[in-house]
Amino acid sequence: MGQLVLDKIHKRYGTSSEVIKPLDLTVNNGEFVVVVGPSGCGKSTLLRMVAGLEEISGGEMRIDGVCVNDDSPSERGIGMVFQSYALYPHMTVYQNMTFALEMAKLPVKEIDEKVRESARILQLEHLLDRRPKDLSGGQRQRVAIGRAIVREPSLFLFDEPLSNLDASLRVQMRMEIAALHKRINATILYVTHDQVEAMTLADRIVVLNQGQIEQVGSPLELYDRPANVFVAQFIGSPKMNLIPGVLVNGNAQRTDVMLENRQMISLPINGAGVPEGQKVQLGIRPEHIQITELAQADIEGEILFVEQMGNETLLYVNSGYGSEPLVIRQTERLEINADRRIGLRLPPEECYLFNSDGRAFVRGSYNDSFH
Ligand SMILES: Nc1ncnc2c1ncn2[C@@H]1O[C@H](COP(=O)(O)OP(=O)(O)OP(=O)(O)O)[C@@H](O)[C@H]1O
Repeated sequence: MGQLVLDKIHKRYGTSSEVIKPLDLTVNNGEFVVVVGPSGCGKSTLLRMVAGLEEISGGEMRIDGVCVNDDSPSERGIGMVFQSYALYPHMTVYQNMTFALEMAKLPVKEIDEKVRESARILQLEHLLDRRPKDLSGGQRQRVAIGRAIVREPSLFLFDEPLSNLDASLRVQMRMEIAALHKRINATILYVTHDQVEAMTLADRIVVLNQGQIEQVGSPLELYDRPANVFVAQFIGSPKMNLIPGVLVNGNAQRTDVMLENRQMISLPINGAGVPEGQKVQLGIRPEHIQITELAQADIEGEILFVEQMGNETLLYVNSGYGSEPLVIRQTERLEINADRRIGLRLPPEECYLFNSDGRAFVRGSYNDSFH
């Protein structure tokens, strides 16, 4: 068990405007749901409301069908793991892990069994006598997770648990959390601002922006079919390029867009019923822009700088259109210098289209209508 339902939950601090606007979300039993969004969008507030650490201003929260709005954090039976591991410094790893169970007055033998089993799962058995100061960051984080799992909660909350770790440890802990989820099959609500973490861990991702859900879907759904510009640019790194244009002709099969250099691009996107002359933004991911001869180019630009990543090359190109340089990712080493002019091709089948208020045109399907 461990289904979490948020039913029109909202939150206002004092007399401020709502930091979480009425929000509906169901996290199914055993599901791993990751909430992502920029700093200040309300991720921690949402998690703290679920944990019972922050009062809910309105709406209802249910765990396994039971309203828990008025339950204290301990009554909710939720396991929590935070960015600051919040371990007790004067206690050993073993004592850190037994503490909550002792408070719950479980029999000593049962406590010992549960702690040793959790320590085995998290490979902490050889560290049980150490104090937190004698552990690495990754080991501390594992103890924090261990302390949550000994209580065998059906629902876990993780608030940016890996953000204090260095890059390689983050990758390792990411794999460990994924393996742990498979193993204990708990329901997990996980908050991060790191979209790579979200893409690799989540069954479903919730993209939060200014206290509102922009889109919920599997990682690849969000990557392939973002509902709007915000999601398109938030999911994927480097982010999707945007090039301004004007819609000149739209029907059920194709949408013709004129870029600011008067180049026409005909996209296999349903643009029926969209008024001609509407301003649009053409979106294209860095890996889909092709370098070509100037004569065959859709647009051209000057290379501002080149980043050699070893297995790929990133080019930053000033095309003169849009507010930011275009980013181009080539999955090979390119011997190319800055200050050169290059031609760029925008393969129509890889392009996205967004209308003036940022909503995406339906992509890759001739039957869906504009939304
Ligand atoms: N106790 C508080 N009183 C008033 N406003 C608050 C309080 N806590 C948070 N806020 C405001 O609520 C909004 C959401 O904050 P929250 O910490 O939930 O964002 P976040 O998405 O977790 O950000 P970050 O990624 O930077 O941690 C912010 O505008 C923040 O300033």
